[in-house]
Amino acid sequence: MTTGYVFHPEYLWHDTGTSAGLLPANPAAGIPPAAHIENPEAKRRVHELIHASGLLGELMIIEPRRATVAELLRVHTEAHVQHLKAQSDLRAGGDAGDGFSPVGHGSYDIARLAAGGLIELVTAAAHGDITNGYALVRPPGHHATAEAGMGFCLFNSIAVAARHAQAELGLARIAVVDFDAHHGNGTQAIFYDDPSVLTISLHQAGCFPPDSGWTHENGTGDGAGYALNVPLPPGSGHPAYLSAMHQVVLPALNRFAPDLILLAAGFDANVWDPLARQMLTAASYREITRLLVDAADRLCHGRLVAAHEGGYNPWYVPYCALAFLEELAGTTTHVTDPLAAAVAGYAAEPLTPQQQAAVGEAAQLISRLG
Ligand SMILES: O=C(CCC1CCCC1)NO
Ligand SMILES: [Zn+2]
Repeated sequence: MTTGYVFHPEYLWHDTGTSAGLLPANPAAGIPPAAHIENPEAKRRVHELIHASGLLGELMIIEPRRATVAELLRVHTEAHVQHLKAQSDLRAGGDAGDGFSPVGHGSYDIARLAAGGLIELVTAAAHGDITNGYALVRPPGHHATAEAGMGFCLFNSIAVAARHAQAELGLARIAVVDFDAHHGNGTQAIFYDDPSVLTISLHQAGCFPPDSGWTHENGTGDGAGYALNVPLPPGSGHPAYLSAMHQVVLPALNRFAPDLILLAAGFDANVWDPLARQMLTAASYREITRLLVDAADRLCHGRLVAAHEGGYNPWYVPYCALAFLEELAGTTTHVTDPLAAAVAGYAAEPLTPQQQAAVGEAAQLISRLG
């Protein structure tokens, strides 16, 4: 079993500028400049820990390349591609569309490298060079729709890789599982009427985008039944997410029988993330990943390919990502979560009626999967 790994220093050069964390700085409005919350630090530290733990030596390095415009256009409109290039060509950069999504000078080519890196990882899996893989990429992608970037996302790398897998690699049925704390609205919208791609998102209810990710969003037309959402209340931790895995994600994957599982691996549902209020720990990510690896082994020759999405706490995300990657690679390192004791009591909350309702509503929709 071989796990592929994609990383490139350019991912750390995507410049999100100074913007008081989320919003563009505007001193006159009392918004002072500060490092944007989607900055290189957390992901740099993930890479460093993968290296310092010795895990890097057990992975197969897959070199990224820039996605071609033709590959991007399988998902995105020409207007969006051109908009991002124009913003990226500006000396001071610009925004991808929603005012939250900085485009640094040169970010167009870096976003192409993120999408192309995932394409190369999926290709390696399809060719059997690797069993599964993880692309530690920036910028993130799961909020980007065909027409626009949003939520820090420029191109939807997972959607571009899914379409590549279908067009070039003979992988017809693609499942996308998204455990980022925020709704994978872009990925869902791109495939909303398409039964060849099942999208499943577990996220904090009403967090971002505030108006999407509800259970009733279940696909349309030929795609009816092929979008599943589990909007979990704030404070949801290990019990709720594992219930969603066992009651929704695994049964849906079994029924859909994908040729490839793509994972939008955001780590911002961690107990100490600034942009959400969920309570997963490194141990939670390990257990969730174990279940996904087993499902991929059972259903699609182990083909599970992940793209890093959100995750903003620079001192905890690395341990969550390392636990995930150890499980993906089927190994352990000498590094254990140094904060495990500090959160040991956090996951004690048993399942609440609200959490059970969210899981139950989604579970009822699985029968609509063809
Ligand atoms: O991590 C993210 C980004 C969420 C933020 C985008 C604007 C406010 C919340 N999405 O997965
Ligand atoms: Zn997120």
